[in-house]
Amino acid sequence: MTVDAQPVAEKPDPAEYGFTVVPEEQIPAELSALVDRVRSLMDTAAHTEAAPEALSAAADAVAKAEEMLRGDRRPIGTMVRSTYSDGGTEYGTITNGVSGPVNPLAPPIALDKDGEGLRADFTLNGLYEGPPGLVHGGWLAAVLDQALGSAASAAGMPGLTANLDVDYRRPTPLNVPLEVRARVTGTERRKVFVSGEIRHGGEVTAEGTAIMVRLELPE
Ligand SMILES: CCCCC/C=C\C/C=C\C/C=C\C/C=C\CCCC(=O)SCCNC(=O)CCNC(=O)[C@H](O)C(C)(C)COP(=O)(O)OP(=O)(O)OC[C@H]1O[C@@H](n2cnc3c(N)ncnc32)[C@H](O)[C@@H]1OP(=O)(O)O
Repeated sequence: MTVDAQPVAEKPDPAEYGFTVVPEEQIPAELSALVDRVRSLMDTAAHTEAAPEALSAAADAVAKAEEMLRGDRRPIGTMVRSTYSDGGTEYGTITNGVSGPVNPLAPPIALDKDGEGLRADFTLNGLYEGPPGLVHGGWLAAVLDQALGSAASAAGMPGLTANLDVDYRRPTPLNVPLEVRARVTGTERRKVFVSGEIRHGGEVTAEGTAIMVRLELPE
């Protein structure tokens, strides 16, 4: 007998499988401020045309800052527990490349429940550039992958992406408000079918579908 993927009332707590889980509200405000500062630094470094002496001095200052932080390193695989506005719990890696709250590389994108699924407002700056003035298609795929995977998880069916299809409908500009939406469209055994879109000014610039395969957890 096969059984279609069904939402679970209670998501598996990664702590029960040996993962370290940090409640999002326990991330120190000082760490969040540092991560924001580094994000800004990356954008500045990527675009600066400062003189060589200023560049060298800045590199030294950054090296000193890095030295101050190097000692205590959080292990890879650490997870964060967050709460949707409807009170639902979500887990993800704390350094997730799209939505990890302590990852300076992540835009970041904070998805929340909205009607049929999840949505978020976000902006991608010049760090995510592909064609001139436009967002790199790989980053749009990453944003969709995250939103689609999170939609499955938010519906009580966390899993891994087995397949992701993306259609790029219009160029997506940098530095403008964007919106991503995602929802579950069906299930078949362990497969969870999801779809989603990225919009700018109400127009779809990229859309995608994915198959998430539900995690098989040890009893
Ligand atoms: C341990 C406790 C942790 C608890 C954590 C709790 C929550 C956290 C979990 C999720 C996090 C929440 C939010 C979402 C976050 C992130 C979103 C980004 C997601 C990613 O960034 S994720 C990274 C990229 N992702 C991978 O790294 C996957 C590599 N891959 C594999 O690990 C295997 O490949 C796997 C597991 C996918 C399947 O392997 P498997 O052995 O378990 O299952 P199997 O092969 O039997 O497939 C079962 C059914 O899927 C069909 N199927 C398989 N592959 C297909 C394909 N490509 N196209 C079409 N259908 C496909 C089969 O045809 C069969 O279908 P059918 O039932 O009809 O026969």
